[in-house]
Amino acid sequence: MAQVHFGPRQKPPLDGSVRSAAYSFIDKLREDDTAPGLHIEPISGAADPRIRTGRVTRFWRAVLTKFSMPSGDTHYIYLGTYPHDDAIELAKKVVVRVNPLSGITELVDADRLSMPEIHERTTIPSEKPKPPTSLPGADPFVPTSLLVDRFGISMTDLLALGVHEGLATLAVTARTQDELADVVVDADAPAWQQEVLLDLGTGSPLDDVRTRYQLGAAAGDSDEDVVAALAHPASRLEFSYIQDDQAMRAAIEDDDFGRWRVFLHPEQQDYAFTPRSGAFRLSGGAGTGKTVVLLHRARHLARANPDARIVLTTYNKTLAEALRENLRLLDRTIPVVDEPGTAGVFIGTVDAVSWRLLARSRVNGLPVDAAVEAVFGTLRGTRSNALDTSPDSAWRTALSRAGFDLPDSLRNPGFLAAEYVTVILPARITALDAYLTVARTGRGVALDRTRRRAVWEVIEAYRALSAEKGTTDYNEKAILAAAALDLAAAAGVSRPADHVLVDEAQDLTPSRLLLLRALVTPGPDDLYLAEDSRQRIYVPRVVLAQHGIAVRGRSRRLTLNYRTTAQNLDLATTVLDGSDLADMEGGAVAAPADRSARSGPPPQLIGLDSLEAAYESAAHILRGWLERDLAPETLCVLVRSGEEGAQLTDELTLRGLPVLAVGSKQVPGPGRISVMTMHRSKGMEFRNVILFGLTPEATSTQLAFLPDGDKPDALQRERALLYVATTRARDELVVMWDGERSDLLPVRV
Ligand SMILES: Nc1ncnc2c1ncn2[C@@H]1O[C@H](COP(=O)(O)OP(=O)(O)OP(=O)(O)O)[C@@H](O)[C@H]1O
Repeated sequence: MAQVHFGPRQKPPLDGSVRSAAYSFIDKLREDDTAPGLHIEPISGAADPRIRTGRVTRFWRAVLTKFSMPSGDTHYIYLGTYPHDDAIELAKKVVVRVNPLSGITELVDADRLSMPEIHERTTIPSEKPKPPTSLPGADPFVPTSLLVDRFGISMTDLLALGVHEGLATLAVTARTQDELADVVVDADAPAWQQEVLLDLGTGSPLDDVRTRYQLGAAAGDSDEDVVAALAHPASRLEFSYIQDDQAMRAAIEDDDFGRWRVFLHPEQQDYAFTPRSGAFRLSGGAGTGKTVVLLHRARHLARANPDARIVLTTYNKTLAEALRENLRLLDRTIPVVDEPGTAGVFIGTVDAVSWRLLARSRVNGLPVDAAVEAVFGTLRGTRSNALDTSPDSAWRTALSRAGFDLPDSLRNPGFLAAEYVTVILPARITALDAYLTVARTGRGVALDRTRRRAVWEVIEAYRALSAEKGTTDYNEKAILAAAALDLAAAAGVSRPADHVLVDEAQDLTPSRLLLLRALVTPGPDDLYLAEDSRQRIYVPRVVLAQHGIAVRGRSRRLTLNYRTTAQNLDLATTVLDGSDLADMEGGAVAAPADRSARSGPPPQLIGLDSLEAAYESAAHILRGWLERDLAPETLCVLVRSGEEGAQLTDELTLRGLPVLAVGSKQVPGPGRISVMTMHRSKGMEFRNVILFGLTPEATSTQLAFLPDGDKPDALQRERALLYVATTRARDELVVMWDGERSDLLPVRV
């Protein structure tokens, strides 16, 4: 039986019918590579003596390289399926080799290899880039090289890393990150070289890059050496060993959207597979593959121990459903279970976890009555597990009964709910005395004793109201479940999970974080949190250590953006300029040095005179995209509020467009353009996106009723929301407003 690896993706991708033929060819190759029907043949005059072609159909040929191992095993690298003549032409000129300087397997064009490698060369090319010719009459302009002049990285350094001479020569002429991105995106170079250059271009020191990509001299170039080097983390950016049928099908059939299933960046591999000694925080900007890492890690842990009880969770149902769907796509053999505490992967929102634990408290041995006492200080009547949920209006009702001494600005359900969720519940405060002295870390509005007394009256009214009705809100459920788990653990009952993996952790309230902490005994691979503090749009700032989650020394950051083009990423990061950003450890979020490996058109910013004109313009743009044969479900329009979304859906429908209003119960669907709020779009992605209605009022109405002290954080969350929205587009982004444009939009674009 032959072992088949997959090489760099073929361009353009194969059509559907040829894909099935290619799939069955590879299947047969794996079974028996000597089968005569496969016609595995060398090509005379080929640059690489290992090259072979094989017969896929009468018209199509596969291009492969063959390696014979001393053990007698045979390995092939599949390089794609092409029409007969193209296959022969390609087979003659490509070479698969281990780069002698980096130790990474790469596919290269033999013509480009004709240049000598650095260790063979006697002269080193010029250190300085050639200045571009200046236009007559232009300002005298001294060009600088981003890599050489700004970061002190010379051509010699690049060559010593193993970067090909042609690419290195162009790279040192780039003066800005954009120019470098263009050079890299246009270059037909091995992926590891492109990513190393992008990394250097954002200021990563040479040594860091060498370590990150594990660059080092190759052992040799024998068959065995090349096959061994395929396992190098950076080779796995483009080469993949196909272990099972499903992965093989994915490698052949998926378009770019599916690459994450097979090809992980070396850093992603590290974060997905390396064991961790305790709670771990993976941060990274939008589109850097945090969810992808989480899915691979869930699969890895489930495969490593089929008895492991794994919880894969996030904050809303739409995202939890996407996790479920994507884990199924990644590996349908992973058992997905209905209850946390069962061997396999439980996928659901954090609220679903607390609800299920409380609903099955007897079976799970959870002392809910004792937990109720610990959290509320008193038993809450007969329905102490309180599965029914308090209505959203409960704060308003509580305010109608108490807190009359509070100033109007604080007689505000939003302010009181935030005080309850961020201060009172996590500290398990049950009486006024404790509330009068508690540290209200991170709260924007200061409260003296008189005001605290008045706030406490409202809290008591809120609690009395829900005790009357036998209800709890979801933060209460989370803290009750956490308290019950802690009490049970103290009595010797084991906690219900072995590994907890969390996506979008920046949007979880303290009660929910405390529940996650309580699900699993502290220890190796216990909690794994993926988060991006720049995308915190729901909750006030939270510091993990304050809730028992110690990640010090176990935090890492992803910086390569796979989703957003460099042009759109530039707009998105500019939206956050000047923000006061803190991460979940309480430190400043590292300056956004994210880079994108993709390039596209600049975002369009369109101001219209009236709302009517804006509807017309949005309809016109969408029609244009449909005429270019873009599938409706890959397009999306984002708005700030649900009402705007409903109105826009009607207006676009009237104009004959197939739109779908996406909400909590409606997911995006085939054949329809999604219209949804920016909040709902979190974690999703589309090919092209319109941001509609970016006016100053879109922000100011959200802040109008907040107390002054809470406004800065709320404004920060508005910026974060815009960052989320601008990073949903893979290719094209249009930003529209009618009348005045939002002052959150950068002046310079
Ligand atoms: N190694 C990879 N190869 C190819 N595509 C990748 C890779 N990693 C991630 N992607 C793609 O990048 C996009 C973003 O990935 P993902 O959703 O995991 O990012 P994220 O960091 O969770 O983003 P967000 O914070 O916006 O939710 C997806 O389309 C995913 O398929």
